[in-house]
Amino acid sequence: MGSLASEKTVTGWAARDPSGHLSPYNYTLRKTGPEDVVLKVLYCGICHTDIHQAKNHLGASKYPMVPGHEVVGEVVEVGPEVTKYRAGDVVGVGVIVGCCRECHPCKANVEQYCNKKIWSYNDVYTDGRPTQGGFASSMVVDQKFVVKIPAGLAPEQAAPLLCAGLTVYSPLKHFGLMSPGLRGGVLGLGGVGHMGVKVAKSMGHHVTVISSSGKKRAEAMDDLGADAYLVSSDAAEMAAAADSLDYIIDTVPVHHPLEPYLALLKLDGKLILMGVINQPLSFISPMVMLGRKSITGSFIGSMAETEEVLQFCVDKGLTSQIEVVKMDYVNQALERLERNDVRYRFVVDVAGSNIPDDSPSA
Ligand SMILES: NC(=O)C1=CN([C@@H]2O[C@H](COP(=O)(O)OP(=O)(O)OC[C@H]3O[C@@H](n4cnc5c(N)ncnc54)[C@H](OP(=O)(O)O)[C@@H]3O)[C@@H](O)[C@H]2O)C=CC1
Ligand SMILES: O=C/C=C/c1ccc(O)c(O)c1
Ligand SMILES: [Zn+2]
Ligand SMILES: [Zn+2]
Repeated sequence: MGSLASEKTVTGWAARDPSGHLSPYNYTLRKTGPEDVVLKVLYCGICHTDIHQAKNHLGASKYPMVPGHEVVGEVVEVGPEVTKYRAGDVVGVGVIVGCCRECHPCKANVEQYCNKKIWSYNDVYTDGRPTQGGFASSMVVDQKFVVKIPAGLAPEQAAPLLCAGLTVYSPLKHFGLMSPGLRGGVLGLGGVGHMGVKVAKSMGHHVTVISSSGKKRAEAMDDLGADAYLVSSDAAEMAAAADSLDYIIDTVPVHHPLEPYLALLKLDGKLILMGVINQPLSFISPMVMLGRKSITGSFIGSMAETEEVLQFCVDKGLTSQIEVVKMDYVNQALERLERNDVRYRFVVDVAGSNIPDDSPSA
């Protein structure tokens, strides 16, 4: 297929200021470059990062901003040098849409750690335009940052895997934590956390959920298959579980103490930070020395791992637990997500929301 003759106008739902309220916003997509894929957005998951960005929690937000980085779409056009995709394919796009291709992380195929990576929104593309995310009728994305959604995975199901699923899969793989029999903890049972339970259970781990309340106990154990459940404020329960876990995936999106969770780790245990927290976290050094424990972090995963986690979920028959909503519900969904009132990921049915678009065949 050839390139688009002209820029096309699309509609996204954008935040205009740190209130984070989204409303319709028109902008143009770049002309299709040789390696670009034009996609009609079908579904887009809502990640807590979308709140951090829309509300300027990190202090670097630029407006208007169309969030959304768990994007599943249908290919409607490809540039002349695109070899991997053709019109009609169902594909996914995640948190990054560009990298330098020359640095050590890029050459090692962990392009998410490139210092020149380009975020799928709230960033500037190589042509100088702002990047805009998946709460929009269409996107244009370089084929390197597009993955095929495998057969057997419904598009709305695939959406949360592109960030939440990937974010838990990547560190478990990288840190050698895929062996059956490991004892894992998931701190914060939200979008990322519920995928943590499901992915870790599929690897054969014994999984303990550590939550801020008892409200999710029954569903964690009965629906998600967790083996144990701790309420973080229950000192007796927490003390009884001391020195029991090989790792904890910490997804809490706000400032919190680390020591209660370091105490749960065994010798050589790892506390893997996922939450985006713009304030210093603290602990006293014996909490890590006496037990050779590690505090580390992890950022999404590579494009190769994105393909892997999608196939892993197909192979294991693993699904995400989602609430599908229309675009005009997005502000209520963001409010509910912020007040911890979703089980466990909102996915916006973008294509079913009648958003205007003049892209080809969109
Ligand atoms: N490192 C990375 O690559 C990635 C990082 N993130 C970040 O991870 C964090 C979690 O994302 P996500 O799973 O989408 O978020 P969710 O809001 O879906 O889940 C967060 C969970 O943390 C717990 N929690 C504890 N305190 C609070 C609080 N004050 N407000 C809200 N939740 C609280 C809740 O679980 P409970 O009820 O069990 O206490 C809640 O469900 C965010 O900071 C996000 O930006 C997301 C994706 C990738
Ligand atoms: O949801 C995915 C993005 C995570 C993220 C991690 C770290 C950071 O500084 C961000 O701005 C986003
Ligand atoms: Zn995310
Ligand atoms: Zn690079």
